[in-house]
Formats: sequence, structure tokens, C-alpha cells
Amino acid sequence: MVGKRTDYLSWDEYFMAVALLSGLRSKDPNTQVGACVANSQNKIVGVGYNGFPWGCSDDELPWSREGNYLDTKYPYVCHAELNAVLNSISYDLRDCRIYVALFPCNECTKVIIQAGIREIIYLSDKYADTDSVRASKIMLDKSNTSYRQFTPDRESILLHFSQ
Ligand SMILES: Nc1nc(=O)n([C@H]2C[C@H](O)[C@@H](COP(=O)(O)O)O2)cc1CO
Ligand SMILES: [Zn+2]
Repeated sequence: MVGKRTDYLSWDEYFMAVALLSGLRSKDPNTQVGACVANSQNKIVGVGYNGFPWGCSDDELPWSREGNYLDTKYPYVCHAELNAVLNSISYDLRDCRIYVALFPCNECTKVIIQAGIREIIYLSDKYADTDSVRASKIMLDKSNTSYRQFTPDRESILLHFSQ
């Protein structure tokens, strides 16, 4: 009897990979973030990446990190998690998980909690020492929304367009 493949992706690897793949759509030259929302049946209900709002051209708004606030990306960019929730095919995200490349900021955390998402699985926490992420963790703890870091068992996943 031929047994099953053994190196197939786990659900966590699969959804995190979809998040990372989505992040490759981002035009942000510094930080590309992708997010993937999966429901309790392990169906993907939303994906997103960081980018400017509809109709706001990447050629007209700045991707700068420094300078006058209005000349930076920060007031304009929609975060990956916000887009994943807004792009969702389901209005009710209760009991869903969100996979995201970077720990959510305080604004996205509010969106995640209010949408009813019950768990955040993140890869990087590179802004852990900011008040934004501290505020996120305060709200997550109070609302009993769990979060855990994704610890991969493999270094990378390779995709080949030529089979
Ligand atoms: N969780 C997040 N999701 C996101 O989509 N972002 C976006 C906003 C910016 O486009 C970029 C961060 O830019 P920088 O400050 O690392 O150059 O990532 C940022 C965070 C961090 O909280
Ligand atoms: Zn955010």
C-alpha cells in the first residue's frame, strides 16, 4: 500500500504561508505584511496586505517613513489585518483565527477584537517595544483574545511555476 505524503503543510504553515504570499503584493519598500483569516473549519475567509486605500495611487502617495506626518505613509496605509477583515467574505468572524506576518498594532487589534476573531498567530514581533503593541497586548489580554508566535518547523517553502 502506498502511504500518504509526510511532508505536507500543517494548517498553521499553510495559513501563514498564504499570509506571507499575500504580503508579496505589498508595495511598501520597507515592511511587507500579509494576513490571512481562517474559520473554525479551516476555510480561508479573508486575506490582505498593507497598501493604500482604493483610488489612492501608489504613485501619488509617499512610502517614506520620516519627515512631516503628511509626507509619510503612516496616515494613509491600510494595514494587512484591516484589509483581511474588510476583504472577508463573511461578516461574522467569530471564532476565526488571523495569521499575520507582524504583530498587530493597537488600531488593528481593535478591529480584530470587534470582529470576534479569537486567536492571532504572528510571525514577527519586531515592534514589541512600542506603545502601540503594548496597547494591543493590554486589549487582547482583557478581551481574552489569544495570541501566539508561529514557530516554523521548516526554514522555507519553495514554489515553482514550471512543473
Ligand atoms: N501589524 C502591522 N500590519 C501592517 O500592515 N503594517 C504596515 C504598515 C506599514 O505599511 C508597514 C510598517 O512600516 P515600517 O514602519 O516598518 O516601515 O507595515 C504594520 C504593522 C505593525 O503593527
Ligand atoms: Zn495595524
